Amino acid sequence: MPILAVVGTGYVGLVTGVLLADFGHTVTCVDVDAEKINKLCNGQIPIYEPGLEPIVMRNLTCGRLHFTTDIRVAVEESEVIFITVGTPPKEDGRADIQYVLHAAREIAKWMNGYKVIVNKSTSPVGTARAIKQTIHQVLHERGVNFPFDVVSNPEFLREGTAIQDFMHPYRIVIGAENPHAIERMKAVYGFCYKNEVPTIEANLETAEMIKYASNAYLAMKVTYINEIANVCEKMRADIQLVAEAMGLDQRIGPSFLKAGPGYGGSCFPKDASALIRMAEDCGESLQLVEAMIKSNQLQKLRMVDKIRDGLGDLAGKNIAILGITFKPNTDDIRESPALVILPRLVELGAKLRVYDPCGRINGERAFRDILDSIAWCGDIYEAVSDSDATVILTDWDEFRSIDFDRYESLHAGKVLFDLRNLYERQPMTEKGFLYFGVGK
Ligand SMILES: NC(=O)C1=CN([C@@H]2O[C@H](COP(=O)(O)OP(=O)(O)OC[C@H]3O[C@@H](n4cnc5c(N)ncnc54)[C@H](O)[C@@H]3O)[C@@H](O)[C@H]2O)C=CC1
Ligand SMILES: O=C(O)[C@H]1O[C@H](OP(=O)(O)OP(=O)(O)OC[C@H]2O[C@@H](n3ccc(=O)[nH]c3=O)[C@H](O)[C@@H]2O)[C@H](O)[C@@H](O)[C@@H]1O
Repeated sequence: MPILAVVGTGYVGLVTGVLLADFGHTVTCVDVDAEKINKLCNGQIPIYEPGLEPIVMRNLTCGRLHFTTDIRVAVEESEVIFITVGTPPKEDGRADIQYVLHAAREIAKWMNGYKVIVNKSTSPVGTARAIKQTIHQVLHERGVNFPFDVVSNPEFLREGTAIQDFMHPYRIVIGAENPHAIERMKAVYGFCYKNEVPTIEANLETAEMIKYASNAYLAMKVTYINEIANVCEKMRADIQLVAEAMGLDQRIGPSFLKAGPGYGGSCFPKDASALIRMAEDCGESLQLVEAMIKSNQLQKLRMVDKIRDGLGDLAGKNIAILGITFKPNTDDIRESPALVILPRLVELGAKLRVYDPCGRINGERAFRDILDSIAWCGDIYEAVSDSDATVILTDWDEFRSIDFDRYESLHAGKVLFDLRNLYERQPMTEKGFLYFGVGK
């Protein structure tokens, strides 16, 4: 059984390292962030991911999982080394692979024998070859000639459901040049999934492209249903029934057809832009993806129009905002629709009473320019007290069962902008609410 190292203990690195350990592997997770590693050594989890903490604790305790800033020991002791560092967008939309190449250099510095270097970071086509070249160069500088293979093994987990996604992936993608590397990867994953998960073996470039093509397609599905929702709204059609009926067609499938305020998160937006640049770099254009990005931006602004049209002049109005994270079960607000919608509401004169079960710390940082217009609240009912209207922005479970008797007793305005379609119009209207959903 190969010993594993994971370089970059962020979201993907931590989940990968912890769950591979839980499957029975011996894993060392490395990060340059000493504070993060210190916390992890003491069982403190730096990300919000439901269910992860007990798994970290039990694997730390049984000694299969280690956290360190010392990449040298991790590399020397491991045969398979995952790279899971960030690939943030550059100003021009391209993915910045400097952290990936830096990690590759660090690995090469301490290589002491055959290694499989597995890139799990979402990286443009060509990155695996750049990693290979970087490692060759460092080994050459060191005057050594250890054999190694580079593998591209993109990750498809989602924040908030990362454990389930990692435990039960739809597929595993292994891009490699050498059958021996594929065998080593199968030894890693076969041990976990007993070969029950479809595995795609491909060349390096294909594996890298699969990740971008998948993310952009999912983002496109969301954008498509949002556009159809906007038309439904004007025509007394109901997007939820439209989506349900579409989804029953197995060629379409039911997932990623929930209309809402636009997709967000740390990956869909950056990966779509990177894909466009990648296409440009080889003389192609991705017009669907370009239109999708534009449409998604408009969708967020459309939500502001919806609120203004429904509530009239926003100057001096108190608006309760339920949810600022880009999706439930995460504290992540990167590229969240809230980042566009809240500042615009404030610009139009509104005062906001904001509640999010996990997003406040990140929110305080992201909304520092409008903090004077935000009152942070500890629960739904504090947020809606004395408000003129309520906006549901994130589909956290607790927003599905608001106690409307209590709501009324708090002098909360009976105008509901349900931007995740958690409620039905008719019962809300019967309760005396002016109800606005998305696409119905
Ligand atoms: N967040 C997600 O849900 C998913 C992310 N991805 C992709 O995975 C990659 C990583 O994403 P996240 O985990 O969200 O990033 P992140 O930003 O949470 O974590 C990256 C970590 O790498 C560390 N790091 C940077 N350079 C290093 C080095 N030379 N040595 C050791 N550690 C180093 C940083 O300190 C940080 O802790 C990205 O390419 C992302 O697109 C893929 C699937 C899901
Ligand atoms: O590369 C990545 O990082 C990951 O990106 C997404 O995962 P994630 O960003 O965690 O979240 P999703 O659940 O995909 O949601 C993305 C956005 O789309 C929105 N969405 C999703 C589904 C839907 O039906 N409607 C909808 O508006 C969500 O609210 C959210 O803002 C992909 O789903 C993962 O497979 C991929 O690994």
